[in-house]
Amino acid sequence: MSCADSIRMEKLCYSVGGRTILEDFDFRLERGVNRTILGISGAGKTTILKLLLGLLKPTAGRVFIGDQCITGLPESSYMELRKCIAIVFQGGALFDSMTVGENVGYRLLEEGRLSMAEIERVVVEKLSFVGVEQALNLYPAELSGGMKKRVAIARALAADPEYIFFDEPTTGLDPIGVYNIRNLMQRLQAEGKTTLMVTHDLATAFATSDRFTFLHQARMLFEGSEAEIRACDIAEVREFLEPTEQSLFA
Ligand SMILES: Nc1ncnc2c1ncn2[C@@H]1O[C@H](COP(=O)(O)OP(=O)(O)OP(=O)(O)O)[C@@H](O)[C@H]1O
Repeated sequence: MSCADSIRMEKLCYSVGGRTILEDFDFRLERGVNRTILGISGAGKTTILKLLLGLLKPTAGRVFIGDQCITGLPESSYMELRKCIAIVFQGGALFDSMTVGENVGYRLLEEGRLSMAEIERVVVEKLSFVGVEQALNLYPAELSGGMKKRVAIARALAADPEYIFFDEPTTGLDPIGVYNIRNLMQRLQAEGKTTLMVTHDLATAFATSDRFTFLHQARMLFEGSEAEIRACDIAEVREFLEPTEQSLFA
């Protein structure tokens, strides 16, 4: 599969429940440039991931995967284009009725390209990569939160995507769990994968990202490198990075 050199939004607007979440929003994720989207709770960060994946339809504007505009395409067409992207949802979104192995192999089985033996090989390889191969025959209910997240990453990797979206991957984990996820992201990046993360965990964001986007009131308030965001003097960005008493109950 040829790989898109970028995924982007052009002049995108999105409203839901009478509220404008994004307005004239331009955003670009370039291959090889790992990015984190920051912003207060409810700002619309997860919504951006879902719009880029085509899971939500914009009110106006367009989404591109490479040169191809996916907005308005029939599902069968954009599903093919979207194969270069995988997402790890916040809670893992594993199927409770399937074993870990079945969860990881599910998409490959649906595609029908590989034999059962090949799918089993991929499943074991991906579970080993994330360090939970011992959980192959367990059900999600039998796993800790950290193991669930790692299985969700193994599932995302099964189809060999170029871009991996992470929605708050470290939320709810203990420091060792956070370290594991951070380390996994860095290993994926070393293998050439491009990551796009939404998080409130600044330490993980700074450890795994080249560029930062700060979302505020439906617009991009800041875009830049770690050095630039640390030096940024926009009040909302400063307040987010270093909350003060003034932010109490704001
Ligand atoms: N189906 C819906 N109906 C009404 N409002 C919605 C719907 N889906 C999302 N929203 C609202 O859209 C806004 C953006 O949600 P989103 O999950 O993208 O925010 P977020 O920045 O990722 O937040 P958090 O950091 O808390 O995860 C929120 O205010 C949310 O309440």
